[in-house]
Amino acid sequence: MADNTILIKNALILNPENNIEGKKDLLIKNDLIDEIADEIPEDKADKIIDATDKILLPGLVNTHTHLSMTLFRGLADDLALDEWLNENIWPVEANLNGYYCYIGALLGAVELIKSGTTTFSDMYFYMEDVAKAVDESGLRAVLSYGMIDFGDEEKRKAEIEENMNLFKNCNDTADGRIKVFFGPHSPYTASEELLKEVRRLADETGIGIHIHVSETQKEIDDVSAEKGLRPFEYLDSIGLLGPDVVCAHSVWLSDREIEIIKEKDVKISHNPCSNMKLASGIAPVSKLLENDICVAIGTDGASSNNNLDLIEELKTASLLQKVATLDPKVLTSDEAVAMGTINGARALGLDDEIGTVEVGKKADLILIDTNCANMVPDSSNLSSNIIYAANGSNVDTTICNGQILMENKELTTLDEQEIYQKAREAIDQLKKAI
Ligand SMILES: C[C@H]1O[C@@H](n2cnc3c(N)ncnc32)[C@H](O)[C@@H]1O
Ligand SMILES: [Zn+2]
Repeated sequence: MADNTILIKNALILNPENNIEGKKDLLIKNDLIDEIADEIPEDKADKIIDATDKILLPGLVNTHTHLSMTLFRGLADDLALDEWLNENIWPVEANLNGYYCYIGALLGAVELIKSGTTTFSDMYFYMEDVAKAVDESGLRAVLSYGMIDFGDEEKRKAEIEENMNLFKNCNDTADGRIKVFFGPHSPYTASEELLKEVRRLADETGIGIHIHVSETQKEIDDVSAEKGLRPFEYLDSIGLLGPDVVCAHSVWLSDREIEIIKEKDVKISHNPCSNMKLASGIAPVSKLLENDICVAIGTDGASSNNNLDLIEELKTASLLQKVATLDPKVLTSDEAVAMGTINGARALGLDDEIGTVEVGKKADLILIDTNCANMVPDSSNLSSNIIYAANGSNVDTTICNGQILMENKELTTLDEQEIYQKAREAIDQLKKAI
């Protein structure tokens, strides 16, 4: 097969680590970044992208999504988690099928590509249908099946089997862009037996674990009443925690729990918009960062956010920490860029492959247009312009695994109008079924 070669000319590079000063040319060969230099001859590539007036950065990494829930955008607003989930979301989810999850995932994929995310970590249902959407979109993903047993032994076996089948059928598919994790939903929906079995299987297979932990005060109260321990203490006591565990939310943490997270090198996926919208609380992110804990970013589903714009999420994360601590120096724009890129890659165990602009890494790259009203004048501090001034609509070009998924704001792999139409039809049908 002939090489796929793309040359990006004149790009200002924003890297979370090892910053590269000045305008550079970058050559992509097949799925990898092959060369970064002051000038690379045009005859080295089949395709040239002029990045004048554009900032190049690693594709963003969204570490906590429920992509198919993009169908439920605006379905149940202004509620706390308990009422939102029990009385609104779970009844609708009872009517889902593989097709709805596929269309919802495609709709989410359009939004991710358009706003600069190239990798996402998803926990949901009908995940083989989500994998199909990932394959077609060209995105990179970590997929987990949301296991819920509520202590029922039959259900537990079926849930574990479902996640194992996802692993067997989808891990390392889509040219290696899909990895599979275990997705025990939370300590209040997954039994101790299920969590212990997940730990055993994770050790056996080497795959990671994606779970919601310590999202609301109610969860702390319920878990404490049942187990006599706070959620992270409980999960530690049953041996679940380790460097391969990504915990979404992690809002309500005692000092002891922060110590446990640090000792066990657990990764945190911070979801500020969802936490604000459901009035769950404010995660102590600046304290976690002070403790050198790996904090990545996630949007949660579009039904509790209500969009998948990771640049907006990073700005929210930064501003929320400043106002929560009354210290404007916490969660700087540089730290936010790291949260959205390399920390996400580390959380998912993909930091050898993605998360920075570096020769030898996968060509997962985005270009952000600075020639627009909210980006002029160009700040001498690129991260400030990206985090505080930009939003997802400033993303001009998205490349994943060396494949262009969007160029000059035009999608190449997905037909967005057709997807919007099918998504509208799907949610209309679903609402009738409720
Ligand atoms: C995988 C399961 O997780 C649910 N889900 C979606 N968002 C949240 C959240 N913020 N907290 C807990 N569960 C959530 C989905 O609705 C699905 O039932
Ligand atoms: Zn969630």
